[in-house]
Amino acid sequence: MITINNLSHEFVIGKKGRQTIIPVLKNISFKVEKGEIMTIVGRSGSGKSTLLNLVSGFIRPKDGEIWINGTKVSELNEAKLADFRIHHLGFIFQSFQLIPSMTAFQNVELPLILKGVSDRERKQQTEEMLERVGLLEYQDHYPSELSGGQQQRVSIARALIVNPPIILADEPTGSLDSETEEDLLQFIKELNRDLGITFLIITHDDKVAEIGHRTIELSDGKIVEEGVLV
Ligand SMILES: Nc1ncnc2c1ncn2[C@@H]1O[C@H](COP(=O)(O)OP(=O)(O)OP(=O)(O)O)[C@@H](O)[C@H]1O
Repeated sequence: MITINNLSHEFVIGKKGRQTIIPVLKNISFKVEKGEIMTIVGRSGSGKSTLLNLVSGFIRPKDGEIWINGTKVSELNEAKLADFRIHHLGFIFQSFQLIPSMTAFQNVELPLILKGVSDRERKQQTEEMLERVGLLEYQDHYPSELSGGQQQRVSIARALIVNPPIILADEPTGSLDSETEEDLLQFIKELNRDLGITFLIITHDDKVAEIGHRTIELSDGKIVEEGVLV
């Protein structure tokens, strides 16, 4: 479902003539199978976020290939990437990334507007999704009127609304207390089991890493360990 071949990336910082090259990912290859939860761990600065940004297409790799569902995303132009994301990928971020001036309903509905879904269909699908994440009665609340766990559920509902086969998550429980974290991890497992959604999750939290069917450890931009956890 996701295939990474010989992926390398570096950042160039500083002004012309005094540039420094920072190699961040060094010849990484791995696969994520359909229906799998893959977790990627590693210390701060090991390249986890860079890897997720590359898979998302937010940045382009210096070298190597990224294939998702048979499409070579590392070669798509911006317009095709945007279209690809809306049909194939859902995103969950540590900081939720909800739009503060929109209600829970409007935040979840937004991807359907981008997809061109009709008014009536949008209302029905958005309500169904809010129900699924247990937040229908909070649909008119703004993000600031919701707890951290509820905000993360809104962001998951927004990710799920377009039925993505894959969800990419960046420290999904990083802003949650341990009880809420446990609830969210159970919910991710349910989504994986019941809907077959494939997850690629980066984290430095062992509890999150443990929900992975497999886990990869990055160190200094390289894979140092790849193992089956469950
Ligand atoms: N836009 C950028 N420009 C220059 N250097 C960058 C950029 N983004 C990341 N880096 C560098 O790349 C390295 C890897 O960063 P990355 O954010 O991928 O690590 P990480 O494992 O996700 O860390 P954390 O767990 O702290 O988020 C770091 O040395 C960082 O300073």
